[in-house]
Amino acid sequence: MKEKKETKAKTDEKEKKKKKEKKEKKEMENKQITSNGVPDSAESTTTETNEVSENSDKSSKKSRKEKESKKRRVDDIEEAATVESKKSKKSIQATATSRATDADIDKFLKDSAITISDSLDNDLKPVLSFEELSIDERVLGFLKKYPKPTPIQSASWPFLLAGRDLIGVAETGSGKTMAFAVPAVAYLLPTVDKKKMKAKDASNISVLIVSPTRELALQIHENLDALGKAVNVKAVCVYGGVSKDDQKRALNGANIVVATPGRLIDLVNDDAIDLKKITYLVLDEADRMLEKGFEEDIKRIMQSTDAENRKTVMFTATWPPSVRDLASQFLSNPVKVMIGDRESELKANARIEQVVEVMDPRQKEQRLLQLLRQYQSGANQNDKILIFALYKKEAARVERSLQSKGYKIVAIHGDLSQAQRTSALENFKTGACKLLLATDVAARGLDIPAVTLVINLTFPLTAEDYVHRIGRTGRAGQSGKAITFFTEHEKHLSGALINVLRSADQPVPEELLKFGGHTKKKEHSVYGAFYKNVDSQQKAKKIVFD
Ligand SMILES: Nc1ncnc2c1ncn2[C@@H]1O[C@H](COP(=O)(O)OP(=O)(O)OP(=O)(O)O)[C@@H](O)[C@H]1O
Repeated sequence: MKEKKETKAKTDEKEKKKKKEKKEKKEMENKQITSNGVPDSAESTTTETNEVSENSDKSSKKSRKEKESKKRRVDDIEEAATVESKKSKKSIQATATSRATDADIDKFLKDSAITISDSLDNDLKPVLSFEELSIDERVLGFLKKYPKPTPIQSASWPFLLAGRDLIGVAETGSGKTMAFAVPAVAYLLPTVDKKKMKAKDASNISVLIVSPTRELALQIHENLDALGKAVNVKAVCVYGGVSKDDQKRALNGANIVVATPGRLIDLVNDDAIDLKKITYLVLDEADRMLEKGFEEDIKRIMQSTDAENRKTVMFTATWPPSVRDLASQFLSNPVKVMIGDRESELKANARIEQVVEVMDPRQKEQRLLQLLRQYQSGANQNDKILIFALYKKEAARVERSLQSKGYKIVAIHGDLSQAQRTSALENFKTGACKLLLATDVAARGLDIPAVTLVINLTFPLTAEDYVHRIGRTGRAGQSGKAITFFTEHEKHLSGALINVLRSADQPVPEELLKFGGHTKKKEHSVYGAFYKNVDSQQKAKKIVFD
């Protein structure tokens, strides 16, 4: 009993600390945004602090009095923060409580290579089965199609359902969408159950999921729509390239918005959507969202929400150091759940066989034709193959060239209309067309059933993009294969590629080693930078997936 009280006091203390830090972070976030030209809503707090410090120069008596009064004020704020934090947990109508023994948990953490880092030391254990979730029966019914939670779901649900901010890093195809979708619905259930919603406006939106591409936004929406329908929650997708009016109408009565950043900001500017009530915000493909091309948009979006009431969650398969500082500005005491062995290392899904062919750039198209003949014949003739090009012009040219040789192929790249992109993806997903040619717009997140082979015709700009591209195969416990053409034009990335291959126990071709083991810094105005030294002594280590 005494022990319980102490734990409770410790938890209250941590909650106070957490709230205080969140307040400071919000001030920082607002300051940061102000310096970028967006209005500052934290001005009054800053002025107040300045006044206190000026007054401290006056007589010691007065100073003591003020210190006491300030302390009282801080205590009051902390007291309120604790109550508020409890309120916020109360509004999540679900918990995830592990029932496994300590020994089983330890084994699970070790076997699945899970690392949980939590500055608040909450020590919430992973749930090993769906039965350990105390959540609406309809959600459990929805999850029945899966045998058990994947490691990222097991480890992150207890924290997310306890109302914590979280960074989740797990390999491609490991079920991260459901890892954030189930808690999203749990955040909404109390509102929906009380039937307090007004049907005719967009004031119910309290969950926001931001994705870097239209196709991925649509896919996340599809998942949330299916789950949401089971519990009477409405999810809407807003993205560029299609009519704004239809989307504005769809926002009426919505609870969840899945969005690409540009269109979301557009709708906020049009007053079609108010983000102040967002309580649960997810950045999917978080490292991409925090890179240069999206950084300003994300700051704008964060600033449109109420940071005090916002739980912020980030998921990704790659977490380069270059985005971590920016991420920390939006998160409050986040728990970090990492699946895989080493924090610093870029990891590919270990069930993907990776083949790298070093060649002269002029050999690429000939070799592609050979591979297509090989992989689309006999037993393999129904294989779905995804080919990645780097630039849209290259994609268009290769698409035309393959069509002229009689191949049935569809494409996704930035020069195509949204309707063409959507129809191409649909044809590839259903298997109506077995070849898809894409730029990196399709590299992240897309969950296309039964892609057996990924061919990298031209290596991407970063090793992270390579990991995401090949991750379109070998999903949800399946195996897959990736064949990558590597030429001297990409030699500055050889070191990073060698590390990825080694860390997944894959062979490193001699010709690749000849490019040397050092990765030079490569900057790109949109894609950001990647920098890594290769340790040639580094031993390959297998990634264990449940
Ligand atoms: N518990 C589970 N058991 C088995 N399969 C699952 C489970 N949860 C999700 N899946 C399936 O796993 C596949 C991959 O999931 P998802 O698309 O969420 O991966 P991801 O980790 O987000 O990948 P990426 O990093 O490429 O975005 C999906 O088809 C999904 O339906």
